[in-house]
Amino acid sequence: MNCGCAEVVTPGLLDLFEARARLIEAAVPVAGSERLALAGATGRVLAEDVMAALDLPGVDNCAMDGYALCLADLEDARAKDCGLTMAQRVPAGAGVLHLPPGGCARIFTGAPVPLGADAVVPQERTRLDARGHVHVEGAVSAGANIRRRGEETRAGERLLAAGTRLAPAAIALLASHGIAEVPVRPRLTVALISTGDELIEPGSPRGPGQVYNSNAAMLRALLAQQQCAVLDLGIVGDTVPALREAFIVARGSADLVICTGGVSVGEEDHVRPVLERLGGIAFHGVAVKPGKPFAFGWLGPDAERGTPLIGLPGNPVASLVGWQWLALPFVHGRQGRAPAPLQYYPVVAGFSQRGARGRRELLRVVLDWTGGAPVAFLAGGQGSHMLGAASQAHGYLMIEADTHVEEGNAHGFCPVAQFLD
Ligand SMILES: Nc1nc2c(c(=O)[nH]1)N[C@H]1C(S)=C(S)[C@@H](COP(=O)(O)OP(=O)(O)OC[C@H]3O[C@@H](n4cnc5c(N)ncnc54)[C@H](O)[C@@H]3O)O[C@H]1N2
Ligand code: MOO
Repeated sequence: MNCGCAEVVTPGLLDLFEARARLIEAAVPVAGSERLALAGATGRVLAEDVMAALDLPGVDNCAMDGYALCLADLEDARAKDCGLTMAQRVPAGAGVLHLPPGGCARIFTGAPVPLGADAVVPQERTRLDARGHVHVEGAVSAGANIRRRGEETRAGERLLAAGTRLAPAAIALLASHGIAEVPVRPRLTVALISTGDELIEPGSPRGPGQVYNSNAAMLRALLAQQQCAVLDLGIVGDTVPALREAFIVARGSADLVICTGGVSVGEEDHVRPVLERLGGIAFHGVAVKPGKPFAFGWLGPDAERGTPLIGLPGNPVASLVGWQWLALPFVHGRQGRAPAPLQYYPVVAGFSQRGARGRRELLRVVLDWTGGAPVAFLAGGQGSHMLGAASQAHGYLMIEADTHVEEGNAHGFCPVAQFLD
């Protein structure tokens, strides 16, 4: 399967990983922070380290429903074959009690272990005699089933580092320390511009030659996933004045401008010339298929003082690849997140296909695990306008430039899941 277009080798394309590194390098975190209640902080990025104010657990507490006892008393009771008297009952939420000598405590998971007890025995390993005394089966070691005060975290330790994205487990960790509010980076405002005279928004009937604007729908969803505020400037016609006006509005109101389409080489493609006039270009053209005409530059006097602009290709899958592989690490950098290395591991191809000339190809594939080890198969048509395969794919099989795919050979597989958080 291929996209049906003749292969054109474009000179001067930037290597994909070099382009990614340059975007990461250029991403200056937005200044400032705000305090948010935990309930509204999911997905946001911590602006400062968060330190533990308390030990966790707060007291020695038990990990099983059972009996807390003193090992010396147990040894004594076994020698006399009389069992331990049940001296107290300790539910979760009780205070820290003292265990009376010679007795044991009925205790429940999470309850504070009484002072004087040095082990907890699960109830399944005990037997009560007619007098209600507790007999223990098997060996018991000191400290068994006791979760020690501070064994997870000590007061003063760092819980989470600045730059951490607050996933649900991180939110739970903060809550477990009694923290109700956190300092987070401000939301990034991203201006979105869809260029193309052929574009119409979904919901209205399609005329001849018209194309529904799927890129804006996709990018709005992707930006929302990243907790960005989206300033959608809508569809802009393929003229220099229209694009110029949209760029001027965008540059004054956003931390980043993303436009799609019009970034290739035809005379209807105005992104590059307008960008050159209103700012500058850091690079244009990346050796990747799909995604080649990716552009990165700025609107304003120079890269330092200007508003960064990312020009994604119009072809929908090229746009998605440009976002996932290049724009996303830039957005993370502006949000103050630490750059995450790209994850890929070798997976065998279950198909053969000619390689792309002069650029890496990112094939949209699904993994078949029925043989025990994963084998990659094409997820569907690989044209850079074909969203079906992209919507089904488990990941990308990364084929080096000018390399044919032979069934049974391994290539780097990049799971799409890594682009979702
Ligand atoms: N002579 C050459 N032609 C092309 C080259 C080249 O090197 N030499 N590169 C090709 C590659 S690769 C790509 S990718 C496309 C990208 O071109 P543009 O970024 O300029 O995009 P457009 O020409 O505006 O549109 C391309 C295609 O995508 C559709 N499109 C555009 N915007 C949207 C949108 N918002 N939602 C859905 N679909 C969209 C548009 O209708 C076109 O079909 O250029 C090749 N050409
Ligand atoms: O083929 Mo173009 O590389 O981006 O879709």
